[in-house]
Amino acid sequence: MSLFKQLGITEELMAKYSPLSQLSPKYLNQVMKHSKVMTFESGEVIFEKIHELPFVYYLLRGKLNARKSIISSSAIDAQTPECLFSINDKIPTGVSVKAQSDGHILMVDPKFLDRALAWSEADEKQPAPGQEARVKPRGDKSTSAKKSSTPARAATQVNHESELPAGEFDEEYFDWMTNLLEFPLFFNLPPVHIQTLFERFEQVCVAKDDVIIKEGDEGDYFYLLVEGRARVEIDEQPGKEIILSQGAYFGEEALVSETVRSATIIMEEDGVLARLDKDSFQSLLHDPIVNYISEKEFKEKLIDHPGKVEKLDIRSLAEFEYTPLPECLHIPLNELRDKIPTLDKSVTYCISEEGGQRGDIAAHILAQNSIDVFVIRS
Ligand SMILES: Nc1ncnc2c1ncn2[C@@H]1O[C@@H]2COP(=O)(O)O[C@H]2[C@H]1O
Repeated sequence: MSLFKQLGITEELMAKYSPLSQLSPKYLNQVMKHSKVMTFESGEVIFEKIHELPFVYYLLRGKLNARKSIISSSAIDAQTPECLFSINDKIPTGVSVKAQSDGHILMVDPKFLDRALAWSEADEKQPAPGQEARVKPRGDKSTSAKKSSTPARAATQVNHESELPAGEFDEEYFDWMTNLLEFPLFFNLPPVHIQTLFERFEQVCVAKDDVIIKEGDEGDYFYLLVEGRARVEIDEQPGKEIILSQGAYFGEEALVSETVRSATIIMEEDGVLARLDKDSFQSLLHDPIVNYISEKEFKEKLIDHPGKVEKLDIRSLAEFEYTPLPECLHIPLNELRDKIPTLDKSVTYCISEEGGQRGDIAAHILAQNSIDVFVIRS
C-alpha cells in the first residue's frame, strides 16, 4: 500500500486545504502526484535554521514547535484551522522546527502548484452561455481564403496541402489581418513586430467537426478564427455552450502558463484559421504584452504617478483573506472578465507577485481590454 493510502492522504482530504481547494479534481490529482510525504517522530528536528523552503508544506497531522531564539517560539498544530493553509509563512528564515508529536507533512512542488492553479483558474472562466468571441471581427465578413477540399480531422492532422505558405495571404485576408491589429491585443506591439507577425501566421483551412485543440494536450499554436465558428468544450463543464466566432482567438492560455490545453476547440462549421507557433507567439505577442516590473519599480511608479497606479491581487478570496496584501485591489482571476467595467482605464494596474503565473493570464485579459498592466516579479 502506498504511503499516501496508509496515511489516508486522499484528494478528498486535500481539497479542504487552501489554495488546493480551488483546483478541480483532475488538477488536484496531478498536484498530488507531484507531491511527497514527510513523516516525523516526536522530538525530531525537521528544519534546522532554514533559509529557503523548497516546497509548500501542509501539516496534516501532529504538532510542531518553530523556534526563533531561546525565548521566542510558536506552536504549529495540525488540528487548528490555520493549518488548512500551508505552514511556510510560520517558518521564516533562520527558524528551527522540532516535532512535538508524531505526524506527517505533505510537501507540494510550488512551481507545479502555481501552474495547476493558473490552469484550473483558466478552466473556470465561465462566460454566459452562447457567449461570443472575445475579439469581434471588423471589416468584410467574406474572405477568399482557399478552402480545404479534404476535411482536417485534428489539429495535428490538418490538411497541410490547404495551407498557404507563411506570409502568402490574399489581399482580402490581409485587410482582415490589418483590421485585427486595431484590437487591443495588438496595441502594445512594437511596429517592427507587425510585419513579422504577418509573415509568421500560417493560414489553415478546416472543416466542420475538426478538433483543433484537445484538452490536456501540450500547447503548440495560438489561433485566430479567420472564418467560421468554433465550440469550446471543457471537461469540467459538460453541457456548457461557449461559441467562438469569426475574429476570436484561442489557444493562448497553455502558451502563457506553460501548461496543457484547458479546453477542447471543435469547428462548428467549415472555416479558416491563422495560427502562430509557440515561439513566435512568445516573442511577438506574449513578451510585448506582458511586461514585468520589480517591486521597487512599482513603488517608484506609485510615487511618480499618484492616484494613477494600483496594485491588483488576482488570487482567490481564501488566499487573499489568509494573507491580505495592504493597499491592494483584490479581484480573483475567475471574476476578472466580469469586473473589467469597474476598472479605471486611466489607471495602470500592477499585478502582485503572489498570484504567480495566474498573473500572466490576468495581464492578457487586461491588455485585451485596453488596460495598462504590469506584472510584478522579483
Ligand atoms: N471559458 C472559455 N471561454 C472562451 N475560450 C476559452 C475558455 N476556456 C478556454 N478557452 C480557450 O480554449 C483554449 C484551449 O487551449 P488553451 O488552454 O491554450 O487556451 C484556451 C482558451 O483560448
